Amino acid sequence: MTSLLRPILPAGRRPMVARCLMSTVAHSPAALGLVMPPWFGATPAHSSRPAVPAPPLRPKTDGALDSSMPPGFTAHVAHLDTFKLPERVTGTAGDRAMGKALVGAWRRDGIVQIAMNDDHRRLWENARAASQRFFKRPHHEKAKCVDAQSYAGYIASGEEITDGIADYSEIFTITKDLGPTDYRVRAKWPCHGPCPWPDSGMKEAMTLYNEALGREGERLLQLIEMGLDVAPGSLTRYTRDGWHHTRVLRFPPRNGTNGKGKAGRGIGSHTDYGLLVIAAQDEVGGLFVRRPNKEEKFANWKASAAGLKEDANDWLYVPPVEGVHTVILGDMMQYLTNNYLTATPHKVGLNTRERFSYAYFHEPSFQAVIKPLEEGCGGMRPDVEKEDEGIHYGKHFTNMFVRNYPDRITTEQLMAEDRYGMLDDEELRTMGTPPAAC
Ligand SMILES: O=C(O)CCC(=O)C(=O)O
Ligand SMILES: [Fe+2]
Repeated sequence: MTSLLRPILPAGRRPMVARCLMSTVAHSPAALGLVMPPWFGATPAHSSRPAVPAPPLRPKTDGALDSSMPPGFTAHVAHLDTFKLPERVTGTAGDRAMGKALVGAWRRDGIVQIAMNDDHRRLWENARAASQRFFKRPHHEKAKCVDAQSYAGYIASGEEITDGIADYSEIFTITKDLGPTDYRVRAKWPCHGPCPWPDSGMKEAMTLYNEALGREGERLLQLIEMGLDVAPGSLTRYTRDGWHHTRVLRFPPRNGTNGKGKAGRGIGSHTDYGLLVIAAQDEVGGLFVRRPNKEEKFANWKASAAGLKEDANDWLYVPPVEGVHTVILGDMMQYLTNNYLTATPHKVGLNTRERFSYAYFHEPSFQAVIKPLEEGCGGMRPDVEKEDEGIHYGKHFTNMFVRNYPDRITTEQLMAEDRYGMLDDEELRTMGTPPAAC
């Protein structure tokens, strides 16, 4: 850590770390797999929700870390924990310590960084190049990449609506790529259909990267189970045939309106729907998150959390860091853990240059009916009423996409053919077994 950056570190962290480091060798940053760049000030947190003061507010300046912040925003600048995940999670003391540290970091910051391995770096570079090639195509070619049954494919700038306002991001969405003979496609299950790839190069690059991220997602869930002190499988039971999907994004340069709740923004404040969002961003910058805060209550599966604190000045800016994924949490993680881990509100500002990012969503099965984890697991105390009927993930996903793309052909056909009601069919809710006791 350089002295230049010392003043913007949260004051509450250092004593806590000193305790951690003294307690056992297994808790040292190296044993936890924490990767510390030279400028890096963050450290593992093991306590329950720590009272960590936010770093000072900083407007965009020409300084070091925050120089990439989009103009027109004032925010805290994040200094995040970076974890190096084990190749396999087997339940060692190191795995357990890392699980606890991850959970602590999410409860403090709402976001963590994971060091990419060599494969991830190569796959991300390929995916990024494929995405740049795709977005450079003429509009009429991109616009052909839509499908009437799935939400996969192209979303033009201005087509996505968050909290009633158009986002300026341009997106290619990848959902489970199911051919016309798949029984779910033949039966016209909502959201099930092919991915309308523009070419085989894009298909290959994205599929390989997503498969690697899928393996990372599973390892993260296993570590979180340990961090929460719940039985193995309490989370991963839901991801069998998970409805993992991806948003490949391009943000145009800002157009002068600076995008805070007005036409011209990147993506408005929202939470994502499932368990984990594993993302990569290029060097331009634009992502802001909100740290967990007991004063801010939301439950996106009940009432839309979109637009939450959109114009507040106390967001945490996440500067691009080379060679890492960021991981934030989704609605289902919040529901499962009774708010112990909350979904991370986030938004994207437009910058002075175009920006590319890649958000992989590690999700439950479409058919999964999620039930909150047992009370008392890992010392959790639910502060929401238990909803005995659980949440049907497929219905939650469909609701989100219908809300975000009201005019898309997929939404029009779903409604015209009256297929929304299928989401209540028993066949589409076949994973509704209760979670294991702790
Ligand atoms: O571009 C990013 O960093 C985040 C994108 C995002 O929030 C989303 O696709 O839901
Ligand atoms: Fe998001």
